[in-house]
Amino acid sequence: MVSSIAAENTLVKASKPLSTDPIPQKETILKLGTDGLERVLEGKGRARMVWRAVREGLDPHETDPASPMFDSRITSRTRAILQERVLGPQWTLVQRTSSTCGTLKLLIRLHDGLMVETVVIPARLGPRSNGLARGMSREAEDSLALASRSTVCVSSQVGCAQACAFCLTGTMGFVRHLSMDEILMQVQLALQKVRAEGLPGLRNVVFMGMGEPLNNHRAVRHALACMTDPHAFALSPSFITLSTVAPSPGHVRHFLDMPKIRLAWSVHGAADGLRRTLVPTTSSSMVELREAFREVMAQRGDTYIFIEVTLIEGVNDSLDDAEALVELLRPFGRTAVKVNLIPYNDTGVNGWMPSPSGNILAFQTYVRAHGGWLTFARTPRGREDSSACGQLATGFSGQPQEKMLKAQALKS
Ligand SMILES: C[S@@+](CC[C@H](N)C(=O)[O-])C[C@H]1O[C@@H](n2cnc3c(N)ncnc32)[C@H](O)[C@@H]1O
Ligand code: SF4
Repeated sequence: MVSSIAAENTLVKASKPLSTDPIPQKETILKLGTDGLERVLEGKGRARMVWRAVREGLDPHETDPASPMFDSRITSRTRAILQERVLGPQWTLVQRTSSTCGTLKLLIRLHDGLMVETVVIPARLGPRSNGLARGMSREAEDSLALASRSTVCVSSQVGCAQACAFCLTGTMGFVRHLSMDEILMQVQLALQKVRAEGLPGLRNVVFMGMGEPLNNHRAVRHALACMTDPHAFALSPSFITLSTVAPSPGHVRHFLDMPKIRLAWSVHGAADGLRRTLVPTTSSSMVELREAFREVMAQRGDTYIFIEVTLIEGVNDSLDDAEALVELLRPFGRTAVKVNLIPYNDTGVNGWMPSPSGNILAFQTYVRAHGGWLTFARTPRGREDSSACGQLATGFSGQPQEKMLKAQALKS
């Protein structure tokens, strides 16, 4: 008996090299995260070294010591394992455009040829450029600008199913979800750009690029976990904002499975009829959506929510619209709301125009006086290179903004 067990053991040992274990699939650093990379590199120290390079805007895959992206602290052994077992970037930066106000728009080709856009918004250093942001004193605003850092506006989908009437991404329809690493790749590229171009350090992430993040909540949740992992991107959840149009109360409840990032609700029209004109895919009432947010905030312990309203002249910028907004938001309470009024960026649809500053000021004054909330009129940035909110769209041919350019040509 003993000898037969010994014989079996010998057989097991002898058969080991012939193991039929599947060869582990190569993944990118971003997909592996901290634990996965640690396993693949067989060492916590190696994995931490690689992630530090990512955080500092260096490229761990760069092998040319003369390249500014090369990290000399990564050992040759780690570099060799990376080359052998870790998939390199599966995307290409095909275009970088900038506007005079400093925003950078990055057009990125994904592995299947589809394109996505990401915007890097450096802190605005210096005095404010217009008189609209009157929510705080000049001193407070200027010191905030000096203390603040760059922001990356990330996309979560190619196209979007929500079809908001004023948004260029909405006119593309839904093309596909971005994977977790495709979302993270945008943060990684932003870190690299910030380093290469000497911009203020990256601190803020806003999900305000292409797509509706809550329609892609799984990938977004995994990406958030990696962004906030102290050994990966190490970003603070309190500087990450997820903006959603809130497709349904069920979608809003996905916030319960996410880190404690900041919530932003794109409201646009408080009255159900107006909301359906602007966001035609809305099927729940605004009260139902508001109650879903209140429930989520109570459970997560959120102290405030950002409310976004894109103001279009003659469409949703009257004092009646401001009054409906105040009534909708009142149950949140005196301190739990911060309202951002965003002048519509022309996307060439419906002949709509941005609200004139007088209308915005009147709307802002009304909401402040009757709701008592901090209400900011946001200065659009990146309009000239079409990187402002709602101006992001990529054609299947890879020609950015082709629809907007066509529509604008028709208008003029
Ligand atoms: C492009 S969306 C992406 C995030 C999410 N889908 C949402 O709607 O909140 C980000 C913000 O841009 C705003 N936006 C869209 N189109 C716009 C436009 N043409 N002008 C100004 N803001 C716009 C949206 O209302 C939203 O607040
Ligand atoms: S505003 Fe947001 S939800 Fe609406 S179409 Fe654009 S990306 Fe989608």
